[in-house]
Amino acid sequence: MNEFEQLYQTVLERKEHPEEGSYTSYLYEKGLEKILKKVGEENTEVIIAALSQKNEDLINELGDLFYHLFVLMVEKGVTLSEVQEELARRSQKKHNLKAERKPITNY
Ligand SMILES: N=c1c2ncn([C@@H]3O[C@H](COP(=O)(O)OP(=O)(O)OP(=O)(O)O)[C@@H](O)[C@H]3O)c2ncn1[C@@H]1O[C@H](COP(=O)(O)O)[C@@H](O)[C@H]1O
Repeated sequence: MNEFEQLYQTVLERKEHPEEGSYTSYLYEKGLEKILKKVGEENTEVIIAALSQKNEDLINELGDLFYHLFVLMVEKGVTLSEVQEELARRSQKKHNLKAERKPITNY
């Protein structure tokens, strides 16, 4: 099991078995809106870190974002395998850049 799978598993276990003092359990208890708020915040922090800080800070913020995304996935009943399958499906297709659109001449 790699670190991503391990983290997803931990976050899933917190959903099935809430624990005292667990931040993950606290997020589930607060509900979807709180989780979405955290995803939004962490997303913004990733952007700020990418623009203005060292890669060390960016890596730290990416860790926070992945964690909160996994909490969101568990809350919504989305598995890591489902996302992996979607990525595998996409990887079958290469050269995804859309050809330049024709200019609209007929208004
Ligand atoms: N990866 C993380 C992780 N990343 C960030 N955080 C927590 O996310 C919180 C975000 O901090 P903020 O300052 O943004 O938020 P806050 O002010 O503490 O609280 P709120 O704004 O959310 O109310 C901090 O308390 C961090 O500790 C995490 N908490 C848990 N994990 C993983 O989840 C596992 C289980 O943790 P528990 O559920 O706490 O046992 C851990 O072993 C880790 O692997």
